[in-house]
Amino acid sequence: MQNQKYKAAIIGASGFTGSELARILSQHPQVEIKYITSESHQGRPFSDLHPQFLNIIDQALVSAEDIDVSSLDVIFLALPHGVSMDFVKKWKDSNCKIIDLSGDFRLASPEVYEAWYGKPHTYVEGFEGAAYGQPELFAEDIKRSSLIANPGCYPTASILSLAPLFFDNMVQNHSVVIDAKSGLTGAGVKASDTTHFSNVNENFKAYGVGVHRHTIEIEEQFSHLSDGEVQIQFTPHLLPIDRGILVTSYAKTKKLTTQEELLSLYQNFYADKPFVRVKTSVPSIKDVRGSHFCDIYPFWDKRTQRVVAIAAIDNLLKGAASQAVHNMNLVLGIEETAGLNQIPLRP
Ligand SMILES: NC(=O)C1=CN([C@@H]2O[C@H](COP(=O)(O)OP(=O)(O)OC[C@H]3O[C@@H](n4cnc5c(N)ncnc54)[C@H](OP(=O)(O)O)[C@@H]3O)[C@@H](O)[C@H]2O)C=CC1
Ligand SMILES: CC(=O)N[C@@H](CCC(=O)OP(=O)(O)O)C(=O)O
Repeated sequence: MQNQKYKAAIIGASGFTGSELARILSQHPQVEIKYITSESHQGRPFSDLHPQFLNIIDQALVSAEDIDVSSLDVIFLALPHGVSMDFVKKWKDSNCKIIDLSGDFRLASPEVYEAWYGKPHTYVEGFEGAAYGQPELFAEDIKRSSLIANPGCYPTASILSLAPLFFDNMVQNHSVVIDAKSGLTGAGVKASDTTHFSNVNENFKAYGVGVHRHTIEIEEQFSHLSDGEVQIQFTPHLLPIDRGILVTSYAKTKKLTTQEELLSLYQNFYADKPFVRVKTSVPSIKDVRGSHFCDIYPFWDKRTQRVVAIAAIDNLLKGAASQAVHNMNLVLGIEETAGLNQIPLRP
């Protein structure tokens, strides 16, 4: 029903992805934002906390404890991992679709979660029936699920950069290296030593080498796509910019011979995916900033016999908030592209 307005709540709206969700949902033709929550700022107008919303969203932030979930169709959890799981448990029997932006339900099992997140999971039953919310790859699972685990930002760009190769079983195992760079908003709204201006400004560094939790998330999805055990080398880096992710993925392939063959493989794979743009030149972060696009350039290096796939996304949007809205469109049966037509902000 095109005129129906679905009622939504954004939980954790004082943070970065919560405010981006509000920006997108406030312009979505089929959504009414019923509640916006914050525990530390309850009672304050949303636009007081996020001044860009002045005269657009002035409604007061409320505590998540005070919302009436029976009046809602969809709940977005823009909360830290380890916190989301308690809300999923609490609202599991509501009729709402829950879209969780955290990593709490993205992995295959509570045991894998504990191994990579370093703490036990407190709602293990939630894993059953949770869909991994990568709309380009798992739309049918997403449509059937009541709990959607929105992918991480690095995994979104990394998975999309090599999915066509894994889907066709063309990658030589253990050959994949993913070098990823993210803007600072990926670290969330809370200030820390890592995000201190003088530690970031005019600086560039790697972190989480060999141990970042997105390694397993990417490995699981590649294994799922190719029906085999995939191991990757994943290294994230912190860029001195607000938003955006650029990944460069390297893979040895089994049977590729030309650039044309590689390009048509990617073009065919993403032919009916409106938000993945396969390019014939390198993408940059400003080509996608502020939008739901993922731009990918697949390059076949004949000399080294490697594929180099470069992908760019906006971490707060395709890597989080707009991806969550894309998942909402799928699960509520709304036109897939509704509310997601933002043109990238350049310059
Ligand atoms: N930033 C990004 O680029 C991406 C983030 N994600 C994931 O999305 C989720 C939200 O991310 P983001 O918006 O960046 O996070 P932020 O840190 O910016 O915001 C999270 C919000 O959660 C609320 N909150 C509720 N309970 C707690 C708690 N116990 N500890 C800390 N905060 C709490 C806080 O609001 P209040 O206290 O007001 O209630 C806070 O503002 C996270 O799980 C993140 O990993 C995923 C992909 C990309
Ligand atoms: C720059 C930066 O710090 N990025 C975050 C990832 C953000 C994200 O997508 O993380 P989740 O899996 O927690 O949702 C990090 O490396 O921890």
